[in-house]
Amino acid sequence: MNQVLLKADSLCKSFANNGLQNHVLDHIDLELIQGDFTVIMGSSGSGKSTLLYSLSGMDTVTSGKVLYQGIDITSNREKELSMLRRKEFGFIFQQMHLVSNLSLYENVAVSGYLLKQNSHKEVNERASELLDLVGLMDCKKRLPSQVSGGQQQRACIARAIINKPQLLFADEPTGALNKKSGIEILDLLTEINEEGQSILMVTHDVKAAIRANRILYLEDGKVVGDMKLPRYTKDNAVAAEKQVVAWLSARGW
Ligand SMILES: Nc1ncnc2c1ncn2[C@@H]1O[C@H](COP(=O)(O)OP(=O)(O)OP(=O)(O)O)[C@@H](O)[C@H]1O
Repeated sequence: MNQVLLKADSLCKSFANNGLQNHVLDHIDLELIQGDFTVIMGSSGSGKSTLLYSLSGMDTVTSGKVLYQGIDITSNREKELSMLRRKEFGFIFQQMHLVSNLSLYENVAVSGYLLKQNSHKEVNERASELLDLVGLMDCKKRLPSQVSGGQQQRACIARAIINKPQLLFADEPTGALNKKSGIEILDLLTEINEEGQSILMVTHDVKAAIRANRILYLEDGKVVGDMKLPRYTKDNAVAAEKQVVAWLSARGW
């Protein structure tokens, strides 16, 4: 049975702008299913990143609720939210925010040490396992400035999943990468999703969107489209891309 991991209930988010309210998210109702790779698309300014940050507790909401595994997290205090983000959620951004004077290995392991329930031995083993998974074992001792953007982003993915998050939030994770590195990152995300990692990703890129099995389309802060896709394979990629482009065009994309 499909298990709901995260639910938005009449979610609204406004920003004050020169004394006026900019209503960015407008009564969004949404359920994210465990194991899904869900993508959020929509035109620039439609509220995609705001939705991602509101759902993940990185940003406060104006009204409505976000329920994580049935528990209202919008009423959590900052300390509880911070623990939830550290333990249950992982994050990847377009800008990678690795600590510049720590090696790739240390960048990955530090997130593990922050969760007090992890022993150092467990963290060290998992960091090595993950660096192997993302293909960085050979350069694990290098600083972020000594590797490519794609390698930095792979380290970010390892860092984001070191605490085995239930849900991985990704905001344009391939946006700053060249084509080859972007494909490597998408392959990696596809692989970890196949292994059960739930993912919610914002993207403008159709080639990234077809890695998902569900696409939500946002317009003026409302979800106006919700499309299911077959699980990605190299063989169905071209057909999926055509299907998604047609679906997006019908929504004025
Ligand atoms: N911190 C903020 N303060 C004020 N307004 C904001 C803030 N964050 C976002 N906004 C406004 O909210 C609207 C939606 O922004 P958001 O970044 O969520 O859109 P988006 O769909 O992700 O856009 P893009 O595709 O260009 O990244 C925009 O009008 C933006 O200016």
